[in-house]
Amino acid sequence: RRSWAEPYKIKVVEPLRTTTREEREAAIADAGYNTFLLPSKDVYIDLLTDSGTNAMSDRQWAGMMLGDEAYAGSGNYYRLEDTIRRFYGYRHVVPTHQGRGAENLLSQSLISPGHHVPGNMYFTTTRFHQEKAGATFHDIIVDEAHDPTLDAPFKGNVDLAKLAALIDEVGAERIPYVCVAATVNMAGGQPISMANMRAVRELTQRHGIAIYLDATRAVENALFIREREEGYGSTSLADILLEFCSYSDGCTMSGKKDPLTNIGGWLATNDEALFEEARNLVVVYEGLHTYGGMAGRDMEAMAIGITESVELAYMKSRVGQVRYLGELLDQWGIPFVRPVGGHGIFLDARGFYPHLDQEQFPAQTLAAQLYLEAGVRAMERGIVSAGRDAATGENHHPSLELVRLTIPRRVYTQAHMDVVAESVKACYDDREAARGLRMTYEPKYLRFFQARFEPL
Ligand SMILES: CC1=C(O)/C(=C\N=C(/Cc2ccccc2)C(=O)O)C(COP(=O)(O)O)=CN1
Repeated sequence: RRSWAEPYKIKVVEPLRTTTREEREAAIADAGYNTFLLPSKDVYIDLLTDSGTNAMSDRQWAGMMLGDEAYAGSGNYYRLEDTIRRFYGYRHVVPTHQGRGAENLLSQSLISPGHHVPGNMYFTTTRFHQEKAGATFHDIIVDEAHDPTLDAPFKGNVDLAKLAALIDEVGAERIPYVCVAATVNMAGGQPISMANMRAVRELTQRHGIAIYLDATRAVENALFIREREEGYGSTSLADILLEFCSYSDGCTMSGKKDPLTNIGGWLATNDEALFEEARNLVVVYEGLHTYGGMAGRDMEAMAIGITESVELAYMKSRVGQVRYLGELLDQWGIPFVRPVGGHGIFLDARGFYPHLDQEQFPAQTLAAQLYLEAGVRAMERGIVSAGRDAATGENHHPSLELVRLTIPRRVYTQAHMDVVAESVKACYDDREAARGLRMTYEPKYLRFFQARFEPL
């Protein structure tokens, strides 16, 4: 009996449309070889992202009917606030429309020009807001995270020596907070251990430096702690999450991942001064402090989704499905980031296309090839996503040139995973034929969303 069979059955389905190769050739050309620019009607299996693409439960849909759309003081807000307090442990909550809304409030409230913000690998929107507020981002993740072939249990860990060196170099007073991500998206959905989080807390507290968690996939992270960390083998995900968050001063959160909603987010904190500042700023950018850019119905659905996200049988099925896809690809020796992460398989585009320079955009090329092959949409997570150095304007050259097959929660079946695996295999068999791309349009901000390319 497969140990991770889903603890739910399907009640509502949304028809999928398949396309012909000719249709896909026209669609990807119209999209400038950028999967972000494809209309979803031309996509068969959509693995672009796990953000906002998750299936809600019947309880969450029922919650949508309980939307209290009062402008101020919505009952859904108070239920959401209470649920966040209960499961994440923070005292104060500022609702936002999604994660980057919280990142904007946190960065604007705590960062001043000349500051330095260390973090375990960058995330695109997180680093953008830190730099926009005048900070310099420093990657303090363990070196192992930059090696896609290394199978280590907690590749999301912070390298304490790198953090200590930065504190010595710039001084604690110029580090407003350390940004710790759980899991680490750009490293391949890799977890950080409880012991490492505790150690980061001890080091930073010695210098009076705060920690703000990017808790976007912290419940998935909790499953890895339960499975891989001594002493947590029979601890509930809810208890692991609560302890993990207790080693931070607050968190930014995208409700579009772990909490199983299509929109939503929050900034949470135990710091009274930050709470006052962010609660005042939220009305400028997101909406009143009791809705923050969400409808009442969305806040209700997110509160319910939080309670569903910590169920062990659900989380085992969610991560189990990702591992299933990894096992299929493994049988053909296809290169992807080891070990399999929490929310997707990250194909190693350098391993796929060793004959392409990074400036020929191997990951962008592979994402386009996979779409052409079978209408499967993936996301470039390589040099295009890494963008340009804020100071020099030069392209960042990330060690990881990846294509992310991101598995939405409770959406696709095992048969869809089989189709995805076979499509990746077909691309792998044709890998020598790949020619690379040239960028023909480069946006100013977060270029990967809207950049356009042409085949070389
Ligand atoms: C760890 C982490 C995230 O993964 C995250 C969003 N992820 C996304 C959505 C996305 C964002 C930017 C470029 C491409 C795709 C993902 O596809 O992976 C955000 C921002 O949250 P937001 O999208 O709700 O604003 C904060 N932290």
